[in-house]
Amino acid sequence: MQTAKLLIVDDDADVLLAAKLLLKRHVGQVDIEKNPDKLPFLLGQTRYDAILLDMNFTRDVSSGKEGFDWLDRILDADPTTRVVLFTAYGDVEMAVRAIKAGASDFVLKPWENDKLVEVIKTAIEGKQAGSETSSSGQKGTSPPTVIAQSAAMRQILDTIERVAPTDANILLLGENGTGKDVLAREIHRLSNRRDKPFVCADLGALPDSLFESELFGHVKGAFTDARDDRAGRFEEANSGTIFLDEIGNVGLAQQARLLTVLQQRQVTRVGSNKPRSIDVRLVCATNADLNARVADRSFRQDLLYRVNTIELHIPPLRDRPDDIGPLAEHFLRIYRKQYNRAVGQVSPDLVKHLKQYHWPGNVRELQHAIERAVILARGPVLTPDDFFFGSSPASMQGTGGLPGGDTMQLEDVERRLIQQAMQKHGGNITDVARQLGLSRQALYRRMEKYGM
Ligand SMILES: Nc1ncnc2c1ncn2[C@@H]1O[C@H](COP(=O)(O)OP(=O)(O)OP(=O)(O)O)[C@@H](O)[C@H]1O
Repeated sequence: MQTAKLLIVDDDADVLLAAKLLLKRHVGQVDIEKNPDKLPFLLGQTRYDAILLDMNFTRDVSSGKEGFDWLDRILDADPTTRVVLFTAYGDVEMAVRAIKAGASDFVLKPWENDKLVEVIKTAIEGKQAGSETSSSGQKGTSPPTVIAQSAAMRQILDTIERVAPTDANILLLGENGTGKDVLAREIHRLSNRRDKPFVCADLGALPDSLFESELFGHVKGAFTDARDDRAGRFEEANSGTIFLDEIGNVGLAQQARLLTVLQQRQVTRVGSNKPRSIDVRLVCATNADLNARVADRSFRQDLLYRVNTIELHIPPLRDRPDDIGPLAEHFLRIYRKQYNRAVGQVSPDLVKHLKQYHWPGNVRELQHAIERAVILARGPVLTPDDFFFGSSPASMQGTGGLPGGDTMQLEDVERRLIQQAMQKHGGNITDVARQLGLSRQALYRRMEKYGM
């Protein structure tokens, strides 16, 4: 530690002085700076092992935006620098976001001396050992693993193993976040087309006006923005697998176009009259009840019969509690590596708690909850406290109205509204997004932000 260099940036002179007095007993060189605008100059002068950075400079007290900008600039200059954040109590959400964005750790103000020393030492040792910096939001690089401990999921995987090598069309049904996308990829991986493309089209996010050109392609000049010829998703997937996600969201006119393509196994690019043959394996998914849609005539029966040669119902996570422990362990392995955290296990007590919660966002919600808990964990074993900040899983199930009080922040309100809408719509992302006036992507971003 005597060769190590640390920079502390905070616009409060008292904080700078106190932190320096404490840390210079442990670290060879401790520089302090009150003005973050000097950071580029300082980084050009010295290669710091670690930087202790305040997130809330006075210019931008509440959002931490300035802190995020500086974090980016430090990591751009040297991605191996360890950045530890100073955050105020109540800013834990921001700290989680910052760690996802590449910071190594955070310390709450006012700090405990031992804790601050320990975090800075760990950061410097990590830098000197040359280990990877915490990821900047990249997901694990290993191929996706399907966790299936429950009898229901084992049976689904068993069916998939048997039907994957055939070319049968498969329809995956289940609530949002139950793993339909993962299973579609698994079907492709186990099929004879595994070395060919796997192409996903999210039909739920596709405006009607783009439907045809996105799926079937277009030729130059077909419409104002068509500056070049472009292949659509079906052509891209040729000889491989096409995964049509949220097929229940497609309007009747588009259903007719889709049906023609599937029957004829040909696509015609928008603006052209030359059909092209395609050879694709079709996997579709939806959280909608397609039989009910057929009954109320909003979904074509002939299209349903075309896509559901094999129909697989993925149960919601609350109906397969045996998967919860293994999934939690699986995500823990991924995130402790990604965030370089020494968290070893999920405690049996935590698994018990997790099983009591009803997981409206299913596996996706569990995944985000574990990610957040890993970031925030203060010990080697994840416990219910890391998880829910002391609120019991049962309280998370409450459907009550918004709590009053003037201490509530805008983000709390937003999170609560999403939770309520999720409960109302049984976790159906499309309906929740519609109720809240958001796109599905915007909703996912917010759910990610709130660890839902
Ligand atoms: N059985 C599983 N094993 C491992 N990871 C899983 C499993 N099921 C889901 N996941 C993970 O949970 C997250 C959500 O899964 P996925 O995107 O497949 O759900 P989905 O049903 O397609 O959701 P949506 O309906 O919202 O598109 C993904 O990150 C996925 O990797």
